[in-house]
Amino acid sequence: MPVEEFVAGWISGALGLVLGHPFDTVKVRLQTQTTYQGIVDCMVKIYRHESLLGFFKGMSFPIMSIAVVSSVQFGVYSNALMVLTATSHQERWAQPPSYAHVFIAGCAGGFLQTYCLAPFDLIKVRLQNQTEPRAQSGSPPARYRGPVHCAASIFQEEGPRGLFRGAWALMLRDTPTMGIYFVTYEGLCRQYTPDGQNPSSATVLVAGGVAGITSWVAATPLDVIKSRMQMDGLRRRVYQGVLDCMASSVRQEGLGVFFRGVTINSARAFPVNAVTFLSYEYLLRWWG
Ligand SMILES: C[N+](C)(C)CCCC[C@H](N)C(=O)O
Repeated sequence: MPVEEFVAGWISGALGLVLGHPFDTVKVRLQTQTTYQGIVDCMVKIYRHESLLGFFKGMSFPIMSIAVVSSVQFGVYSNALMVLTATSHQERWAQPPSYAHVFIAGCAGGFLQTYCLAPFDLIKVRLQNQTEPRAQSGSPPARYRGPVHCAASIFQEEGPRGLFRGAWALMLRDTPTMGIYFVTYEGLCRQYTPDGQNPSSATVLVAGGVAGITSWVAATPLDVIKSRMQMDGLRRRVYQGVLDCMASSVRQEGLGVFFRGVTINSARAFPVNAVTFLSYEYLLRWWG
């Protein structure tokens, strides 16, 4: 099994993650809290109350877990394609796989990635939603002191299954949209690359960026539900399950609720996924 695919996925995912985290914090807050008027209001408030550090809350765990999450995403995708089409990554531009195979391999990557991602994503969302400024004398302390304390508290207060809160919504979000992600990327690369050649850097950047936006727009409705389920259980349980969370969110806020955070998420998705794919392609070419 080609290990390079996993390592390239890890490095590329980490680069994208750091670049996109400040946008991600704004997105999560807009999806789960009602105190902000919009993107600019949310950014200004975070900066005023929590300084620049506020934007980087909840980043340390994702940085550690990205090794597993991103390498599973790309590694499973690429190895699934190899099984389906009997071509390695290097041969793939010369003998392009069918879009059905790309989609299935993408879904497989998305599905398996969910299991690694769920607990880390939960902790990220809980920490991103803490609005207290960093420990200052006098101000009330935040509920969670950091990622390890957060994980331990969830385990104690909500049980081991509590660590997988929102995992079902996450799986429903990522399985099909990871298929969309890779199909968009492949489709755009082929469109702008002469047959049999490697795509240029500009093509990879644009195709990666657009794949990020397209898949995230499709993923946003379930992303909102996922974030809400993850915050549920912190105080009083409000939602019975995914469907109940959807129904009660729509009842209270209208259909627009499914697109909360979509603008900031798209602004984040372009650079994050452009850089991720560029780094992924270059690392594999370099090692190949
Ligand atoms: C989840 N969904 C399949 C829509 C997009 C996947 C893109 C993954 C990338 N690391 C990012 O954070 O943007």
